[in-house]
Amino acid sequence: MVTSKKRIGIVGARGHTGAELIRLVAAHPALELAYVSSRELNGQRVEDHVEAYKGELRYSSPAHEELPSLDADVVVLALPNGKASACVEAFDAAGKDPVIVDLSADYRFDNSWYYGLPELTRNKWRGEKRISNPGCYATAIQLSVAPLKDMLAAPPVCFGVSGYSGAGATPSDKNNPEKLRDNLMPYSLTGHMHEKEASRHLGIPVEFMPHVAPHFRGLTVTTNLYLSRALKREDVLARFQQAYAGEKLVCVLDEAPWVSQIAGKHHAEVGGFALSADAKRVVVVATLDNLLKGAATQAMQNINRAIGVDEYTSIPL
Ligand SMILES: NC(=O)C1=CN([C@@H]2O[C@H](COP(=O)(O)OP(=O)(O)OC[C@H]3O[C@@H](n4cnc5c(N)ncnc54)[C@H](OP(=O)(O)O)[C@@H]3O)[C@@H](O)[C@H]2O)C=CC1
Ligand SMILES: CC(=O)N[C@@H](CCC(=O)OP(=O)(O)O)C(=O)O
Repeated sequence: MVTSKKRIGIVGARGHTGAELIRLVAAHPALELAYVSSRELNGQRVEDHVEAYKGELRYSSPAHEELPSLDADVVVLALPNGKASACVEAFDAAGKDPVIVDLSADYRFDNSWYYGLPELTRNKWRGEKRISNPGCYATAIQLSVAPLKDMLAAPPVCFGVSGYSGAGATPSDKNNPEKLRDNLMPYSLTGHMHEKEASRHLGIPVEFMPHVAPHFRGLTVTTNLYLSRALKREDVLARFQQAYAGEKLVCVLDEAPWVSQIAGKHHAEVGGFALSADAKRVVVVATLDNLLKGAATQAMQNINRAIGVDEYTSIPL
């Protein structure tokens, strides 16, 4: 039974992922918001921006050095890439050691941080209080490749298409609805951060070609897996079913999933499993909501484990 709630602070709460986390925290029996920061919304009521939250809390805009004195048990950094370390250093300097979950890419290559993709790394958690939350595409890529990783004859080739909320709330071509209308915008076609991230955590090279599309949320990754020997479709399907048996947030489907059906949902879907005529190439399709399983929901799984409650607490299943 929960006796006292843990206090959670969200740094960078104006963004899309910050707003999703506020919704999850609002429904959480063991967490309460200590602070939510945004320079732009400083002083405004949280309730006026995130309907699910009921209460008097207002956005604030503390300097990095002030964060440790706000005494949260859990701190989520939802800042753009490159901005997390100043906050982490402020906690170190103050001798404070809350659970820190970083949504950016800044610590995904740092072995002293736990990389929290629960369905693949749950068994590696050793009680770390520094948790790096995976990237959205990188999550879909790894879920698509992991069950066949030991059978590959060549690097997986992954074609990704994301809704434009993936590009954050700060204006750019990639979240400009005018430029995206009737369009599919390719970008970072080699060397994308998530190509490096998925390669690092799978332990094999992957190739990834991202695109952004006119829909708001949800992404698709279609992956070509070249096999070292021919497989039957039923064996491929069985491998995926076995790998994700009992996982509440990864659904293995027979059909290829559609992104239109994953928006607003907390789980990932993996399906398709189309085999080439020689049965040595299989195409796997994964979808997930980039703001949920690709960010806030995955963060909530990690936070739940770190505070010692059921991993799925407050996550609608
Ligand atoms: N969007 C997505 O699908 C996913 C995003 N992520 C990662 O999560 C993090 C947050 O993403 P998202 O919510 O989309 O980002 P946004 O760009 O929408 O929001 C970023 C937040 O950071 C604040 N901010 C922006 N610039 C600065 C700055 N220079 N210094 C301090 N604060 C700043 C903004 O608030 P204000 O300017 O008011 O202070 C805002 O609250 C990013 O690292 C992103 O890569 C991870 C997975 C998926
Ligand atoms: C459409 C779009 O721009 N998507 C983002 C991915 C969002 C994400 O997960 O990014 P982080 O690795 O920074 O956390 C991108 O390609 O950079």
